[in-house]
Order: sequence, then structure tokens, then C-alpha cells
Amino acid sequence: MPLEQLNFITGNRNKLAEVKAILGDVVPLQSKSLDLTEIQGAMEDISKDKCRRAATIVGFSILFTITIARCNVLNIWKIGGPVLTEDTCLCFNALKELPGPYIKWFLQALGHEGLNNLLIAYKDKSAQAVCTFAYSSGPGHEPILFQGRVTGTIVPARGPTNFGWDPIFEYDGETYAEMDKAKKNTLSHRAIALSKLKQWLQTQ
Ligand SMILES: O=c1nc[nH]c2c1ncn2[C@H]1C[C@H](O)[C@@H](COP(=O)(O)OP(=O)(O)OP(=O)(O)O)O1
Ligand SMILES: [Mg+2]
Repeated sequence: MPLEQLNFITGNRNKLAEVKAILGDVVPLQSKSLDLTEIQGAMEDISKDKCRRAATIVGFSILFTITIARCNVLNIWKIGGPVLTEDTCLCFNALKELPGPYIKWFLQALGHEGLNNLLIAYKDKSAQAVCTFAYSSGPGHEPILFQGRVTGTIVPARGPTNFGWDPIFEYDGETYAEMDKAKKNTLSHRAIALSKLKQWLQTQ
């Protein structure tokens, strides 16, 4: 059965722009900007948990609100539709796949140069960019995962600095940041994961 509406929940507008560009008109996409709590652990467990949280928050819409004494508000909720979330990891092979799911905080604290410095002691500068999408058809429905992985090299920053670690991830001679956007969207970790999601959606 074709999907009527898919709600992509992310606090990152660059991710949203890429997902919209890659999915195009194939999937009717809506989006909500929420900063979902992310647990620690394996990337698959983080992605599933993130999706369950999104399904619970978004899938439920306020049915009615009762104002009780002392102006406390009690909300009663109603079940809603399918949600999509995504978690991105950057795994340095020399560091046994760290920072992995914690890349956001490493990037924020160390910047591009600091991330390069983490690898100074190692010959191996390779890294894997991993994107794990999680789809749930609603609250209580177990999330299904779609993963894409690209191996590249960590290099001193080159190219525009508007999207995360794009300037330090080199693939086939170009950093993601130097690449034409359309090119990144055909070969990236995100593109690979989304092609699996698209294929699966077509079988539903
Ligand atoms: O293609 C990418 N190219 C470069 N950088 C990227 C890419 N994709 C995610 N990133 C960055 C964003 C964040 O610093 C970290 C992942 O953290 P992650 O939790 O998945 O993203 P987020 O918190 O920004 O958005 P969300 O609300 O979907 O969790 O890597
Ligand atoms: Mg996040």
C-alpha cells in the first residue's frame, strides 16, 4: 500500500535537505524539528530508541486538554502515523570506530582540526560514515533499520563548512564539502541507506 505521509524527525536542517533531495517525489515527506534524546550504545540500538521516541511524541496528537487546579495541564493523546528518524556516525578505524555515534559532541568540542589531531599518532586515517535510518509505522510498532556506509579518509578541512564534518571526509579525491551536492547525494552513506528504504517502501 503506498505511503500517504512520512514524518521525518530531525533537528538538523542539512540532513533534511539531503533527505528531501534524495527521496524526491517518491515518498511524500513531512518533517518536524525535534531534538530527540539519544541513548548511548551500539548505533542500531541508538537509532531504534530514537525512532521509538519520535513515534511516541509525534504519533500522538492532543485530543483534548483539561486544565486542573493550580493551572496544571493534563493532556490526553491519540495515536498517529509513520515516522522516520536517522542517526549518523563517523567511525575512525584507527580508534576502533570511535567517535562513532558521539561524533556530534567531538566535532562541537574539537572542530575539524581537533578531529584530524586525534589521528596524528596513527598511519591509518580511514573512517566510515554510517547513516542508520529507522522507520516505525506508529507508536508500539518496532522500528525497522536501513543502513548505508561509506569508507573515506580523514583530511585537513577543504571546502565549505556549512555541514558538520563534510570538509574533513574525503572520498575518491574530494571531500564531501568540495563535492557537488547532487554528487554527494548519489554516493553518500545517506544515499545508500535511503535507496534501501525506498526499495523496502515499494514492497509495502
Ligand atoms: O552527511 C553528513 N556530513 C557531515 N556531517 C554530518 C552528516 N550527517 C550528519 N552529520 C553531523 C551532524 C552531527 O554533528 C553528527 C551526527 O549526529 P546526529 O545525532 O545524527 O545528528 P543531529 O543531532 O544533528 O540531528 P538529529 O536531530 O537527526 O539527531 O554528524
Ligand atoms: Mg542528534
